[in-house]
Amino acid sequence: MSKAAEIDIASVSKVYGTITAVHAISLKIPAGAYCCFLGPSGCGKTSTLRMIAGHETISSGDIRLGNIVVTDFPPAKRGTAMMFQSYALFPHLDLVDNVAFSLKMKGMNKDERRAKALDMLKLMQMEAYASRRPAQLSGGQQQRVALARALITDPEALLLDEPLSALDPFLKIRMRAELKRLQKTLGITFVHVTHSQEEAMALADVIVVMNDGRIEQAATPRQIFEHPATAFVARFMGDHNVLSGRVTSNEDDVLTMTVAHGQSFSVRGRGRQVGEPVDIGIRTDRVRLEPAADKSLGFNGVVSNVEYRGATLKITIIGAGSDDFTVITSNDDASARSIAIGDAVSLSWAQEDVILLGRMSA
Ligand SMILES: Nc1ncnc2c1ncn2[C@@H]1O[C@H](COP(=O)(O)OP(=O)(O)OP(=O)(O)O)[C@@H](O)[C@H]1O
Repeated sequence: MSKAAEIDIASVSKVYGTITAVHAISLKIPAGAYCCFLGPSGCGKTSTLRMIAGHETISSGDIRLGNIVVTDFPPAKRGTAMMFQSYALFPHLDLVDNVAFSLKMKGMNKDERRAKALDMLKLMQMEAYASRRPAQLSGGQQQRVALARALITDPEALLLDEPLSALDPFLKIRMRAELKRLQKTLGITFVHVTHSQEEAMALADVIVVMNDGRIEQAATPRQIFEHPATAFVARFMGDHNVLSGRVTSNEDDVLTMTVAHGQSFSVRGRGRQVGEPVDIGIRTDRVRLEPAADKSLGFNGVVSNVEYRGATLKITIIGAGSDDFTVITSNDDASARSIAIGDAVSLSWAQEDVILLGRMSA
């Protein structure tokens, strides 16, 4: 296998007619990293992946793979390989010929390319199926063949567009583990597009959260979850409450914000102007069901829903201008277990658990 390459995306945009799908994004994906592009439908993640692959032209900006600017290179000359969502296997060819196809295009002789294809099928633990056609395989097996076919070109980076979306939930989790193991074994850069937070958290060294053609945050899963940069990231990753209001004071590193119906909350942070809009995040598992000693670190609300989730309870509360403020608490907590819809509850949290969220500039 060849060495992994850093992918450097420098101020890259994608314009389709009147639609700007990707707005001058810049990002360096370290060599050998497992990178997941994550975001809602239409945020520009597939366009970005296809521009890295060379399947889509770059409207402006440059993409570099290792030291080489590949912006104007055709896909086969970039040192990348792409695995498509549909796997795109040839139905009339057996697995060996499917995997060997790109080597045939390169003019490699039959014995040599079939030997290489068989080696690749072995790596995927698919050699026992070598003479079958794709239709005679399960979804997970087809995916392994598609991976073998992408990897036979010895790429520096493997690009995967929603690779797990066609699989059932059990197989999805198994293949997820296999992808991660394969990436560690090969040591090459993987770039994987997904709309699943769970998938990105499980796989990625670096998660790139996209929204509306822009990068909201690019960081490790832990950083993204524990320190979401923006209200969008906090909401999209889930397990965070976001309260929105306006700054009423910002002194000595503590900012006070007031939500629409008048309640005030404090958060550590500086550099915001009085009157400007602001969002704070509070993790759902850090909210306590007890009155706040400091009124700016909690509120009183009314329970609108209680969900039993096995080890935990999910309690939804109306208050502080929110109608779905969420508390996740242990189901071992007897007082939490007695909470019912319609109950008045007092909530509180520690100052260190409040996150001052940023806003993207358009
Ligand atoms: N060939 C095209 N022509 C015109 N507009 C396009 C084209 N491809 C994508 N778009 C638009 O560009 C935007 C970004 O699309 P893209 O496929 O990159 O998003 P995505 O985040 O991958 O979404 P999904 O998860 O639904 O695949 C969308 O508004 C989409 O409608």
